[in-house]
Amino acid sequence: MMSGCLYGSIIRPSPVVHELHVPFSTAVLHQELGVAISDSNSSVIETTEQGKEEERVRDIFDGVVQSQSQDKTSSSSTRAKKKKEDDDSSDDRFKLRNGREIFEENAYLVGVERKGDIQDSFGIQESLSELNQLADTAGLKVVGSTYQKLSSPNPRTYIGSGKVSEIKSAIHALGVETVIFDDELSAGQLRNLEKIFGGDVRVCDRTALILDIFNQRAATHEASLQVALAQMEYQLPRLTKMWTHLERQAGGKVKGMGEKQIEVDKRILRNQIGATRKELESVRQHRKQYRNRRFSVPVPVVSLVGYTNAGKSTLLNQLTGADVLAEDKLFATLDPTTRRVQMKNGKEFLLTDTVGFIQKLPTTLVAAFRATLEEISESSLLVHVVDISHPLAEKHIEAVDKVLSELDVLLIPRLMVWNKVDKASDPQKIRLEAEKREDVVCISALNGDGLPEFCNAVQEKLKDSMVWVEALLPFEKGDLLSTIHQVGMVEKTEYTEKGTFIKAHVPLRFARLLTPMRQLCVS
Ligand SMILES: Nc1nc2c(ncn2[C@@H]2O[C@H](COP(=O)(O)OP(=O)(O)OP(=O)(O)O)[C@@H](O)[C@H]2O)c(=O)[nH]1
Ligand SMILES: [Mg+2]
Repeated sequence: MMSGCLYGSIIRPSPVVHELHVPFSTAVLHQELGVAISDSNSSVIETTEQGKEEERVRDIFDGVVQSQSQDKTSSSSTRAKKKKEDDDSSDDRFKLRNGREIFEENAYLVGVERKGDIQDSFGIQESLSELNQLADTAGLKVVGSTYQKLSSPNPRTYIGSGKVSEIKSAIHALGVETVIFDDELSAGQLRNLEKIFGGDVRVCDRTALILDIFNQRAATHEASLQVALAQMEYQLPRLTKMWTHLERQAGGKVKGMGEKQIEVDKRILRNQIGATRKELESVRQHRKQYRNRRFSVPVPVVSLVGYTNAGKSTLLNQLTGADVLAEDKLFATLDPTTRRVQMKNGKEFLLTDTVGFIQKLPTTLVAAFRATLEEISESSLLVHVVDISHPLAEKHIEAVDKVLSELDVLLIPRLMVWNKVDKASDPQKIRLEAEKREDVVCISALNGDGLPEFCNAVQEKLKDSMVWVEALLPFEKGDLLSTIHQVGMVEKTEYTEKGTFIKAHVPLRFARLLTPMRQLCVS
């Protein structure tokens, strides 16, 4: 049972240990630092010298463990007491999230509007409402929120001191357990705010929250490794808290020691990052082989991209009868799924559904998921799915374009799909607007409206990415002829004495297969 899912992302970086529930020990502390995931991973430190060093680190850790465990014991007993009180009043603070039971903590949201922010970026209310959705997805209960307009953030506490006091009062009044900031905070800011808010209150930021959701959602080994990597990288510059704590415990006697230890921790964490990268690489190689096998079939690949919750998985499920989880929560999908779409006219294409995007997407996550997202760069067509019923649809489009440009895929042909037309306040107006634009199709993935038109539009756009071939296929190559009909756009067939003469648009990979027959045709 997990209590306080956010704890996982701020202190325990590895999804591998996320669910472990063992007594607080050195091992756990190591895990909390992201230092060693399991015994098998302790091989990160190999030489005797390094081994000794690890022992030394362990001793120091043990010291901290004792002092921390006292803290933990008192804090967990407070929590337990609190939980009991809550249990007495209501049992419903344990929520099921993705098959895991999560204690629903009371969260308070804080946003900052920077004076001089570009007009067309998300407004503060909009961004906070999205943060609310993220908190809900992570299993938290939002009990309040506030924001402040600032020309520049306070380097110590991000927000001004008046705002800090206001939040402190709200924490007491509303029983807040976690304060979430809408922007990324520095290690110092996180530490200072936690100190000021005191007690059990945890402080985290949007990035930690998103990482935590990814952590909860990761279903495959590759996704788990990617999230672990992103969490460790997020953690690296923030590895300060526990050593200052140690200095405090020792009454300042070990002054300066914290800094040295932070360096040791950072090195061990860097080793762990290196080991995870290696493991990820081997998992990827395996997937790549599988993908190459798939590419030996010349069916064009179409990738669904879009803002999280736009309806990408629902569309894949509708078109292919797949069973990808689609729900009204953010980041339902992390791993790519590819299915074959068979159209009524016998044509086919492969459709890939993948992770959704969001504004302020943590850069560590984009980097960690780059390999998964590479699937996108190998597709013949990108279908940008937009939830057109969403009041911020325009801004979602901009955020998606921004990530696509980071992924360097702007040159791949694109088709825009306005989804959830059924949910829009004026569907007719939306349809008229779409007609005026090029490359926009209106659909409702949920009830299937517009899907035949969508498939036709995909076919038309795929034609743009295909090459024109004229070839003479000998009669014994009848299988090639039927594949051309399946994956290409045939303009003309003519039966001659030597074989079938064909003029068609075909995917590039397939055109290469036809090369000898094209020469035959020329001769
Ligand atoms: N009304 C309506 N709801 C839809 C439509 N398409 C999807 N939804 C709902 O929107 C929610 C999100 O759908 P998903 O398919 O999970 O969205 P996604 O883009 O895959 O989301 P992520 O995996 O989080 O990126 C679900 O509750 C769907 O039932 C639609 O056409 N109309
Ligand atoms: Mg999805």
